[in-house]
Amino acid sequence: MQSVVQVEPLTTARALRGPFDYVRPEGAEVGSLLEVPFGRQTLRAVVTALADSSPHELAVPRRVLPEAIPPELVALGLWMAREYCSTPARALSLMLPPSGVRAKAQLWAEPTAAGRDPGPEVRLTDNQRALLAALPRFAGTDLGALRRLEKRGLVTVAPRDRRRAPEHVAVGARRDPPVLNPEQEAAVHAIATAGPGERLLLHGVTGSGKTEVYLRAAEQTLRAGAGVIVLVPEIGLTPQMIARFVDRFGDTVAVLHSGLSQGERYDEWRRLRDGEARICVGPRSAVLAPLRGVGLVIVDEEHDGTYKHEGDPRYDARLVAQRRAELSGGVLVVGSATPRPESVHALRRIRLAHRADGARLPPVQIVDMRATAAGTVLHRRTHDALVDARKAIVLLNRRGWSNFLTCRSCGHTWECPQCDVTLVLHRAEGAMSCHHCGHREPVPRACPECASVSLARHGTGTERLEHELARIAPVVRLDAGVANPGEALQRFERADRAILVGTQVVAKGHDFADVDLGVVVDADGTLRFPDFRAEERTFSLVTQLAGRAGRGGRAGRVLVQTLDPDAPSIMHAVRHDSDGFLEGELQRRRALRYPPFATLIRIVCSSTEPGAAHAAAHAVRTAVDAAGGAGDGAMLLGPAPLFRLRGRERSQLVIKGPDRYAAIEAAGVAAAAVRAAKAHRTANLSVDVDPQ
Ligand SMILES: Nc1ncnc2c1ncn2[C@@H]1O[C@H](COP(=O)(O)OP(=O)(O)OP(=O)(O)O)[C@@H](O)[C@H]1O
Ligand SMILES: [Zn+2]
Repeated sequence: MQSVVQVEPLTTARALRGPFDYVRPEGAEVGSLLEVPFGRQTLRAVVTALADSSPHELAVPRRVLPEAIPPELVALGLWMAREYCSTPARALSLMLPPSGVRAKAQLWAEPTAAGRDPGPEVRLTDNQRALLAALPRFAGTDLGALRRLEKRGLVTVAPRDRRRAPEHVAVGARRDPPVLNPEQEAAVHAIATAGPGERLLLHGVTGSGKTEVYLRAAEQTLRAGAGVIVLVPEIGLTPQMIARFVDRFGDTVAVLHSGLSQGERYDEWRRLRDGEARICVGPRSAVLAPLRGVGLVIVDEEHDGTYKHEGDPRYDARLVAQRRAELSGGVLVVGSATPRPESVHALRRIRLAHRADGARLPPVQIVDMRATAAGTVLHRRTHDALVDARKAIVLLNRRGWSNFLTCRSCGHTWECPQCDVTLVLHRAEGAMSCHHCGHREPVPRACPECASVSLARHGTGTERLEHELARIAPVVRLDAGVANPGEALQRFERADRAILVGTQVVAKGHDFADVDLGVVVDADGTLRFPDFRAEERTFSLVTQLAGRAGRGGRAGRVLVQTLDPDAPSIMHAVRHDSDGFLEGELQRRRALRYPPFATLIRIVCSSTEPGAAHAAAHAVRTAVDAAGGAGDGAMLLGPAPLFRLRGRERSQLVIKGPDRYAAIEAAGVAAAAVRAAKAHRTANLSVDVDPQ
């Protein structure tokens, strides 16, 4: 009899790490959530293992709480803690429903045998008869009347959990899904016959019908008695994907997203944990859904940056998805028209080379901006094409009116007081705003240095572009500044003639039937970021935007405005040549030892105290060196200063290591040593394995 539980107390304190032994209470298993005495406090704690005995004197847990998680999530949490240099408590906390919320009990009224269909001899008013006929249901405002019937033995009234999450109702498409084309058929077959823990990449051109493949694969998995997790980039921007799953599977689907109230979230979590719902659709955190026996994990639009979590642990939901599938013997399927070089390198690839409706991919043309006057936003050709178009999507990856303001007399620029970046002008709001910390101030009338009122605006963002486009056709803008993206998308979908303008969100997986023009403004803008993913991002952005045009039977075309028409990422995107792009990109990465040929770990130190961030980063470097490095062939880059953010100086050290586990181990040990050192107590350290 295993009479001891080992637990991880759920605390954010890094130093406080389990496992700690307690007496095993009745009903406690691996995954149980307990309340345990801990010093003078009471903490919640997750059982991570059972044991026969313990060398310690054991305390008795106070309670077993109802929010147990499946054992496979315990294993996943412990793995995440190691993989991302975090703590078991922080990782396990992510798997629990919101704390402080309980199932919501309400009074449920049911007829007794006597109350079911009472004969005419039973004296009842018409109202009472109507009330009885409507049972069973929650009591609500009729409680008084029901209680009177209860006294007469016709009704029972008792508390019952009431679901707050909305019911998912299947409509329409469930009855007649499309007949799969041979490519889709082959993809579904490949998934169905994949072995436990196998990892597949569904590389299908835009509009090739990947969603239908996911739906069929999910159906097979459910039939085999296993559960399904479907990850999507951002719920607000991918309503179609959710709609298609709900439409096909109804209330078997639970949707987890940030728009739910705490109570709704709790209820969806419970439905998954208790096996009432067998498919979970949601953003990255849905990879931690409490389903048992997951047979299939799908990651749609796997190239999307939102799969990386920015809290602690800084997990990558794509890697966690892979681990999750492995732990339960399920299959991982990631899909994209523009997969990451990492996935192409590591996963078995299935291709969908054609659009599902048989249409061709739209022709893409370069519009060379080198000869146009500086400050021109739209080339004449682009302008004319927009005039001719019925529905167009225009992508510009910069928000606001203009990027920055300068004084024409003295050259003063407006910067954020908290961060070393310029403030962006948002004209409609009459504000200058920092896109890093959210600082806002009114638009200046005059220069604070020289009092000149001659101010120059530089650069163009989506707000100014919207203004220009409004002369051509009705405009819908979509970017992070728009309050309700779902509503904006609907407005565009319903319009007869319109231009959708916005940042990268306009390129995300939308399936509009009648877009006949796509435009990328400043396509090389993303290439100017000093980041090894700049090429990948640029290729993906142009290809994804191009993919929104010419769907649903209407011919479409795409124009790409750029100052750098010879950049390989742009040239390959123009030719729809993802193989060529991926091949070149993997060669480049191999030569420069970037992922997937090495693991990157970014350690960022920050402090409000001058010099402290750099000193801490330097100390991390010294600690790694002193411990013999970060594995064979590893390189340390930095410390290098980063721009000041939210009033904190920052300095970063990058570890580039071919031996992943040696690099992670070295980073974890060095960061722990520096965190513990008194000399660096004002510095904050964040360790980011596989930075986005
Ligand atoms: N076998 C089929 N026959 C006809 N139409 C289909 C078939 N499969 C899918 N479709 C339709 O093709 C369209 C594109 O499918 P879907 O949105 O799944 O593309 P996708 O591969 O996800 O593209 P993207 O990468 O651009 O998001 C949808 O409207 C879908 O209903
Ligand atoms: Zn700022």
